[in-house]
Amino acid sequence: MHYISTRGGAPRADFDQVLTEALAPDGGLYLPETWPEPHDWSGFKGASFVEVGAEVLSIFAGDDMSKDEARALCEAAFATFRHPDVAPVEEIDGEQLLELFHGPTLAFKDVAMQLIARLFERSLARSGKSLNVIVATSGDTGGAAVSALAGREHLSITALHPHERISEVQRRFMTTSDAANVLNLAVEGTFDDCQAIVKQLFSERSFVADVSLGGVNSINWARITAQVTYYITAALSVGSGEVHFTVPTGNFGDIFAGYVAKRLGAPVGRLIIAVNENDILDRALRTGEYQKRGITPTISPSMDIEIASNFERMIFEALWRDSNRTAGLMRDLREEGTFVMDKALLATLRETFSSYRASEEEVSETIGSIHKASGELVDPHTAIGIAASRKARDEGLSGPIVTLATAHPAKFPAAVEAATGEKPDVPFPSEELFGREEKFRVVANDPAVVREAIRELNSAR
Ligand SMILES: Cc1ncc(COP(=O)(O)O)c(C=O)c1O
Ligand SMILES: N[C@@H](CCOP(=O)(O)O)C(=O)O
Repeated sequence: MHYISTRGGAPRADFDQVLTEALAPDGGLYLPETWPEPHDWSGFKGASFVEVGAEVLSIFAGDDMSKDEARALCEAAFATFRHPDVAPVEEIDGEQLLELFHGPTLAFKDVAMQLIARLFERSLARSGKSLNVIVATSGDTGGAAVSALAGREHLSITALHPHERISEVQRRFMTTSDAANVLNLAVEGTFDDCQAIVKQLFSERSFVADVSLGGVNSINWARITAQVTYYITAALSVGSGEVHFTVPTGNFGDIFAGYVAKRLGAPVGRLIIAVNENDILDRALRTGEYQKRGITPTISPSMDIEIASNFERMIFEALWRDSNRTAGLMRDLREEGTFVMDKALLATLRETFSSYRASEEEVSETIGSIHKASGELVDPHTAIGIAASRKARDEGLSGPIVTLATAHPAKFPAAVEAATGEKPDVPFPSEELFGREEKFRVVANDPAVVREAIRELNSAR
């Protein structure tokens, strides 16, 4: 299997390169050069998460990895989850929720990050190289990455989070690690600023080579690969025909994994983008104009994002893989803060995607009404998904809809308690998180500061 960049200016790469490089050298995102033939997944009904995960991984790793090796990696990765099914579908108040929060840091990011850590180990053991991983986080990716990579050999991890814009629980998953290979920087800016620093550093090719820079945001194709698995297991467990999925969306990585599952032949129906008041994707899908307006902090901070990196992958696909046009739209976004999609592009996107926005009041009301009806607590991101699924049904969408429950309510205790009067607890002894000292440095929104910090970390190892 070979990979190409959405911007058409990078050499073909294999899975291992894509894993360790993260972003293509031309600034684009990697995608398979050709899509695999659709699979018949019906034989996987009732199969374990590990079996499906191993099948997906071996499709995208290609000849470079045997099925047995893929299975062993998935077994080790998903053994870290507290639920035997890894990502079960549960019905709550009439909604089918795909629970993706049973991993070590209570968010869907653990699914991919636990696997990526093991893929990195395999790759670095074979190459004898080391990797300085950088990650931008609006709260959850960082904790999952620190938990998966802390203390591993030949690796360091620098996590950038937007200062005072994430929940305390989210922050503590990153900052309470005492591993020497972990560095936490609280950037005075938004998640988009953190992500822009990551992309800036990847564009500095001599720095990338000097420190062997790697990335674990969903710009890394391996993240998408791992996330495809739960769409397939959920679709097979819920229905005998197509299943629609509602995805609380920020960086567009998770919903793009749903699109990939569909391309692989899984019975995935419509993909519903659910957003908070930072509704750039909803506006884009309704008007054709992807226009930045600035971030408003919300009670679903992980989705406070305006530059949805993976939308580039979807644009590239919907433009029939025209890399010049894709690169042109991304240039418009960078230079003008906006890009315009023509009618054909928009129509292609709308064939698969719908979108709904939830206001802050709707998010709280949804958390409250679910609790009142079922006694269960859901986190604000999941609530945005539930609100969207309900709107889609009200507008006539028929057939089963699965909503991705992307985080555990205990990650957002203040918002959940305000909506229900009940404070959610973490599903492990709370001292593990609250009894430990935090380590992080507040830094200016400046790539040079982060570059220096990574150089220091690199030379201290
Ligand atoms: C809890 C939660 N829900 C939803 C999202 C949005 O996912 P994506 O960025 O893949 O669109 C995120 C962040 O990625 C998240 O942490
Ligand atoms: N919501 C994410 C933002 C980063 O997204 P990613 O999927 O590209 O890593 C977070 O919680 O950090």
